[in-house]
Amino acid sequence: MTDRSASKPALVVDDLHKSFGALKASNGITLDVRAGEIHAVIGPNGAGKSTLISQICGEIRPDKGNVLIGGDSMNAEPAHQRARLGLGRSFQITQLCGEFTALENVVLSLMSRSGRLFDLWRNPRKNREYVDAAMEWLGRVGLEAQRNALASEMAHGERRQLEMAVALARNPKVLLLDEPMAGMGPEESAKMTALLNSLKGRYAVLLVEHDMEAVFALADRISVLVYGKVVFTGPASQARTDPTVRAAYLGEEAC
Ligand SMILES: Nc1ncnc2c1ncn2[C@@H]1O[C@H](COP(=O)(O)OP(=O)(O)OP(=O)(O)O)[C@@H](O)[C@H]1O
Repeated sequence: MTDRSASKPALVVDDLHKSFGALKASNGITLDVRAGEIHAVIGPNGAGKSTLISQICGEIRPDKGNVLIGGDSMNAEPAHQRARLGLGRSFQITQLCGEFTALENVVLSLMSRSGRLFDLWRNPRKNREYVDAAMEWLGRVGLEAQRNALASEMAHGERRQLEMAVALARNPKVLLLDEPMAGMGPEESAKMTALLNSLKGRYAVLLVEHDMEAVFALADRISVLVYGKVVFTGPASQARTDPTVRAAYLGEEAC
Protein backbone atom coordinates (compact mmCIF):
# COMPACT_ATOMS: atom_id res chain seq x y z
CA MET A 1 0.00 0.00 0.00
CA THR A 2 1.33 3.45 -0.89
CA ASP A 3 1.80 6.01 1.82
CA ARG A 4 -0.29 8.89 0.57
CA SER A 5 0.93 11.27 3.26
CA ALA A 6 4.44 10.96 1.86
CA SER A 7 3.46 11.77 -1.73
CA LYS A 8 3.77 15.24 -3.21
CA PRO A 9 0.46 17.10 -3.27
CA ALA A 10 -1.22 17.17 -6.68
CA LEU A 11 -2.70 20.59 -5.93
CA VAL A 12 -1.38 23.27 -3.61
CA VAL A 13 -3.13 26.51 -2.74
CA ASP A 14 -0.62 28.78 -1.06
CA ASP A 15 -1.69 31.89 0.87
CA LEU A 16 -4.38 32.97 -1.57
CA HIS A 17 -5.85 36.44 -1.15
CA LYS A 18 -8.72 37.99 -3.07
CA SER A 19 -10.78 41.03 -2.14
CA PHE A 20 -13.90 42.46 -3.73
CA GLY A 21 -13.76 46.07 -2.52
CA ALA A 22 -13.52 45.89 1.26
CA LEU A 23 -14.67 42.24 1.35
CA LYS A 24 -11.90 39.66 1.75
CA ALA A 25 -13.36 36.64 -0.07
CA SER A 26 -10.02 34.78 0.26
CA ASN A 27 -7.99 35.84 3.27
CA GLY A 28 -4.80 33.79 3.11
CA ILE A 29 -6.14 30.36 2.08
CA THR A 30 -3.58 27.54 2.24
CA LEU A 31 -4.45 23.91 1.59
CA ASP A 32 -3.36 20.97 -0.52
CA VAL A 33 -4.89 17.94 -2.19
CA ARG A 34 -2.79 14.78 -2.30
CA ALA A 35 -2.81 12.28 -5.14
CA GLY A 36 -5.79 9.94 -4.77
CA GLU A 37 -7.36 11.99 -2.00
CA ILE A 38 -10.81 13.52 -1.78
CA HIS A 39 -10.39 16.78 0.12
CA ALA A 40 -13.70 18.50 0.82
CA VAL A 41 -13.98 22.24 1.39
CA ILE A 42 -17.08 23.15 3.35
CA GLY A 43 -18.29 26.38 4.86
CA PRO A 44 -21.36 28.56 5.22
CA ASN A 45 -22.86 30.53 2.32
CA GLY A 46 -20.56 33.33 1.30
CA ALA A 47 -17.49 31.77 2.98
CA GLY A 48 -15.55 32.00 -0.29
CA LYS A 49 -15.70 28.46 -1.69
CA SER A 50 -16.66 29.41 -5.27
CA THR A 51 -14.13 32.24 -5.27
CA LEU A 52 -11.47 29.73 -4.25
CA ILE A 53 -12.43 27.34 -7.07
CA SER A 54 -12.48 30.18 -9.60
CA GLN A 55 -8.95 31.18 -8.61
CA ILE A 56 -7.71 27.59 -8.84
CA CYS A 57 -9.24 27.34 -12.33
CA GLY A 58 -7.75 30.63 -13.43
CA GLU A 59 -11.08 32.36 -13.95
CA ILE A 60 -10.31 34.90 -11.22
CA ARG A 61 -6.84 36.30 -10.58
CA PRO A 62 -5.77 36.29 -6.93
CA ASP A 63 -4.47 39.54 -5.43
CA LYS A 64 -1.70 37.51 -3.83
CA GLY A 65 -0.68 33.88 -3.42
CA ASN A 66 -0.11 30.91 -5.63
CA VAL A 67 -1.79 27.83 -7.09
CA LEU A 68 0.47 24.89 -7.97
CA ILE A 69 -0.43 21.75 -9.91
CA GLY A 70 2.06 18.91 -9.62
CA GLY A 71 4.50 21.38 -8.05
CA ASP A 72 4.30 23.89 -10.93
CA SER A 73 3.02 27.40 -10.37
CA MET A 74 -0.13 28.18 -12.34
CA ASN A 75 -0.07 31.93 -11.72
CA ALA A 76 0.91 32.82 -15.27
CA GLU A 77 -1.31 30.17 -16.87
CA PRO A 78 -4.74 31.06 -18.27
CA ALA A 79 -7.72 28.81 -17.52
CA HIS A 80 -7.53 26.78 -20.77
CA GLN A 81 -3.84 26.05 -20.19
CA ARG A 82 -4.57 24.86 -16.62
CA ALA A 83 -7.18 22.50 -18.08
CA ARG A 84 -4.58 21.22 -20.54
CA LEU A 85 -2.10 20.72 -17.69
CA GLY A 86 -4.50 18.41 -15.89
CA LEU A 87 -7.09 20.47 -14.05
CA GLY A 88 -10.59 19.12 -14.59
CA ARG A 89 -13.73 20.76 -13.38
CA SER A 90 -17.39 19.98 -13.02
CA PHE A 91 -19.48 23.08 -12.78
CA GLN A 92 -22.08 24.23 -10.28
CA ILE A 93 -24.27 25.07 -13.27
CA THR A 94 -24.17 22.50 -15.98
CA GLN A 95 -22.02 23.32 -19.02
CA LEU A 96 -23.11 20.65 -21.47
CA CYS A 97 -24.15 21.13 -25.09
CA GLY A 98 -27.90 20.62 -24.69
CA GLU A 99 -28.56 19.98 -28.37
CA PHE A 100 -26.03 17.15 -28.48
CA THR A 101 -26.54 13.64 -27.20
CA ALA A 102 -24.78 12.27 -24.14
CA LEU A 103 -22.41 10.37 -26.42
CA GLU A 104 -21.65 13.41 -28.56
CA ASN A 105 -20.89 15.51 -25.49
CA VAL A 106 -18.25 13.02 -24.33
CA VAL A 107 -16.85 12.66 -27.87
CA LEU A 108 -16.45 16.44 -28.04
CA SER A 109 -14.64 16.40 -24.71
CA LEU A 110 -12.24 13.72 -25.98
CA MET A 111 -11.67 15.72 -29.16
CA SER A 112 -10.90 18.88 -27.26
CA ARG A 113 -8.41 16.97 -25.08
CA SER A 114 -6.58 15.67 -28.12
CA GLY A 115 -6.62 19.11 -29.76
CA ARG A 116 -8.73 17.81 -32.66
CA LEU A 117 -11.61 20.22 -32.41
CA PHE A 118 -11.02 21.05 -36.08
CA ASP A 119 -12.82 17.74 -36.70
CA LEU A 120 -16.00 19.35 -35.45
CA TRP A 121 -17.28 20.10 -38.93
CA ARG A 122 -17.59 16.36 -39.48
CA ASN A 123 -20.18 14.25 -37.76
CA PRO A 124 -18.27 13.35 -34.58
CA ARG A 125 -20.06 10.00 -34.33
CA LYS A 126 -18.22 8.81 -37.42
CA ASN A 127 -14.99 8.57 -35.53
CA ARG A 128 -14.97 5.06 -34.09
CA GLU A 129 -12.02 5.60 -31.78
CA TYR A 130 -13.70 8.51 -30.02
CA VAL A 131 -17.06 6.78 -29.92
CA ASP A 132 -15.62 3.66 -28.28
CA ALA A 133 -13.72 5.69 -25.70
CA ALA A 134 -16.79 7.85 -25.03
CA MET A 135 -18.92 4.76 -24.50
CA GLU A 136 -16.46 3.57 -21.91
CA TRP A 137 -16.74 6.82 -19.99
CA LEU A 138 -20.53 6.72 -20.21
CA GLY A 139 -20.35 3.20 -18.79
CA ARG A 140 -18.16 4.40 -15.92
CA VAL A 141 -20.78 6.96 -14.88
CA GLY A 142 -23.71 4.61 -15.46
CA LEU A 143 -25.15 6.31 -18.55
CA GLU A 144 -24.61 3.73 -21.29
CA ALA A 145 -28.35 3.32 -21.86
CA GLN A 146 -28.81 7.09 -22.25
CA ARG A 147 -26.12 7.50 -24.90
CA ASN A 148 -28.55 8.79 -27.53
CA ALA A 149 -30.52 11.06 -25.21
CA LEU A 150 -30.17 14.79 -25.80
CA ALA A 151 -28.35 16.39 -22.87
CA SER A 152 -31.12 19.00 -22.60
CA GLU A 153 -33.73 16.28 -22.16
CA MET A 154 -31.93 14.28 -19.48
CA ALA A 155 -32.92 14.39 -15.81
CA HIS A 156 -30.88 16.75 -13.62
CA GLY A 157 -28.98 13.96 -11.89
CA GLU A 158 -28.14 12.32 -15.21
CA ARG A 159 -26.82 15.61 -16.56
CA ARG A 160 -24.52 15.85 -13.55
CA GLN A 161 -23.34 12.28 -14.21
CA LEU A 162 -22.76 13.22 -17.84
CA GLU A 163 -20.81 16.26 -16.72
CA MET A 164 -18.56 13.93 -14.74
CA ALA A 165 -17.99 11.79 -17.85
CA VAL A 166 -17.15 14.95 -19.83
CA ALA A 167 -14.67 16.06 -17.15
CA LEU A 168 -13.10 12.59 -16.75
CA ALA A 169 -12.72 12.11 -20.51
CA ARG A 170 -10.17 14.93 -20.46
CA ASN A 171 -8.00 12.73 -18.24
CA PRO A 172 -7.51 15.22 -15.41
CA LYS A 173 -4.94 14.84 -12.64
CA VAL A 174 -6.87 17.11 -10.33
CA LEU A 175 -10.65 17.26 -10.31
CA LEU A 176 -12.52 20.26 -8.94
CA LEU A 177 -16.09 19.41 -8.08
CA ASP A 178 -18.24 22.43 -7.38
CA GLU A 179 -21.39 21.22 -5.64
CA PRO A 180 -21.94 18.02 -7.65
CA MET A 181 -25.05 17.22 -5.57
CA ALA A 182 -26.68 20.65 -6.07
CA GLY A 183 -30.36 20.35 -6.96
CA MET A 184 -30.44 16.59 -6.47
CA GLY A 185 -32.96 14.54 -4.55
CA PRO A 186 -31.80 11.86 -2.10
CA GLU A 187 -31.80 9.11 -4.73
CA GLU A 188 -29.75 11.11 -7.23
CA SER A 189 -27.37 12.20 -4.45
CA ALA A 190 -26.84 8.60 -3.43
CA LYS A 191 -26.04 7.68 -7.06
CA MET A 192 -23.56 10.54 -7.40
CA THR A 193 -21.96 9.61 -4.06
CA ALA A 194 -21.51 6.05 -5.33
CA LEU A 195 -19.99 7.37 -8.56
CA LEU A 196 -17.55 9.63 -6.72
CA ASN A 197 -16.70 6.78 -4.37
CA SER A 198 -15.80 4.65 -7.39
CA LEU A 199 -13.29 7.34 -8.44
CA LYS A 200 -11.63 7.35 -5.04
CA GLY A 201 -7.89 6.80 -5.15
CA ARG A 202 -7.59 7.58 -8.88
CA TYR A 203 -7.75 11.37 -8.86
CA ALA A 204 -6.88 14.19 -6.56
CA VAL A 205 -10.31 15.65 -5.88
CA LEU A 206 -11.20 19.00 -4.35
CA LEU A 207 -14.87 18.74 -3.46
CA VAL A 208 -17.01 21.74 -2.57
CA GLU A 209 -20.34 20.47 -1.32
CA HIS A 210 -23.16 21.49 1.00
CA ASP A 211 -24.55 17.96 1.34
CA MET A 212 -22.91 16.89 4.59
CA GLU A 213 -23.96 13.27 4.26
CA ALA A 214 -22.09 13.08 0.97
CA VAL A 215 -19.09 14.99 2.36
CA PHE A 216 -18.68 12.66 5.32
CA ALA A 217 -19.23 9.60 3.14
CA LEU A 218 -16.55 10.65 0.66
CA ALA A 219 -13.91 12.95 2.11
CA ASP A 220 -10.53 11.77 3.35
CA ARG A 221 -9.88 15.24 4.73
CA ILE A 222 -12.06 18.27 5.25
CA SER A 223 -11.14 21.94 5.30
CA VAL A 224 -13.59 24.39 6.78
CA LEU A 225 -13.67 27.85 5.27
CA VAL A 226 -15.18 30.76 7.18
CA TYR A 227 -14.96 34.39 5.98
CA GLY A 228 -12.25 33.48 3.48
CA LYS A 229 -10.05 31.69 6.04
CA VAL A 230 -9.40 28.01 6.63
CA VAL A 231 -10.30 27.45 10.29
CA PHE A 232 -9.80 23.67 10.25
CA THR A 233 -8.12 21.02 8.11
CA GLY A 234 -8.09 17.39 9.15
CA PRO A 235 -9.61 13.95 8.77
CA ALA A 236 -13.38 13.83 8.38
CA SER A 237 -13.67 11.99 11.69
CA GLN A 238 -12.00 14.90 13.52
CA ALA A 239 -14.11 17.53 11.72
CA ARG A 240 -17.28 16.05 13.22
CA THR A 241 -16.13 16.69 16.75
CA ASP A 242 -13.79 19.67 16.42
CA PRO A 243 -15.20 22.54 18.49
CA THR A 244 -14.06 25.22 16.00
CA VAL A 245 -15.86 23.45 13.18
CA ARG A 246 -19.00 22.96 15.20
CA ALA A 247 -19.06 26.57 16.32
CA ALA A 248 -18.29 27.90 12.86
CA TYR A 249 -20.43 25.75 10.69
CA LEU A 250 -21.75 22.33 11.45
CA GLY A 251 -23.67 23.09 14.62
CA GLU A 252 -26.21 20.45 15.39
CA GLU A 253 -25.91 18.94 11.88
CA ALA A 254 -22.78 17.14 13.06
CA CYS A 255 -24.53 15.44 15.95
N1 LIG B 1 -17.54 39.14 -8.32
C1 LIG B 1 -17.82 39.48 -7.06
N2 LIG B 1 -17.95 40.77 -6.73
C2 LIG B 1 -18.20 41.13 -5.45
N3 LIG B 1 -18.37 40.27 -4.43
C3 LIG B 1 -18.26 38.97 -4.72
C4 LIG B 1 -17.99 38.50 -6.04
N4 LIG B 1 -17.92 37.15 -6.01
C5 LIG B 1 -18.15 36.79 -4.73
N5 LIG B 1 -18.35 37.87 -3.96
C6 LIG B 1 -18.58 37.86 -2.52
O1 LIG B 1 -17.51 37.13 -1.95
C7 LIG B 1 -17.97 36.33 -0.85
C8 LIG B 1 -17.65 34.88 -1.12
O2 LIG B 1 -18.49 34.44 -2.17
P1 LIG B 1 -18.45 32.93 -2.73
O3 LIG B 1 -19.47 32.83 -3.82
O4 LIG B 1 -17.06 32.58 -3.05
O5 LIG B 1 -18.92 32.13 -1.44
P2 LIG B 1 -19.40 30.60 -1.35
O6 LIG B 1 -18.79 30.06 -0.12
O7 LIG B 1 -19.13 29.90 -2.62
O8 LIG B 1 -20.96 30.76 -1.16
P3 LIG B 1 -22.14 29.70 -1.51
O9 LIG B 1 -21.99 28.56 -0.57
O10 LIG B 1 -23.40 30.50 -1.21
O11 LIG B 1 -22.02 29.32 -2.95
C9 LIG B 1 -19.48 36.61 -0.74
O12 LIG B 1 -19.67 37.60 0.26
C10 LIG B 1 -19.85 37.13 -2.10
O13 LIG B 1 -20.96 38.00 -2.03
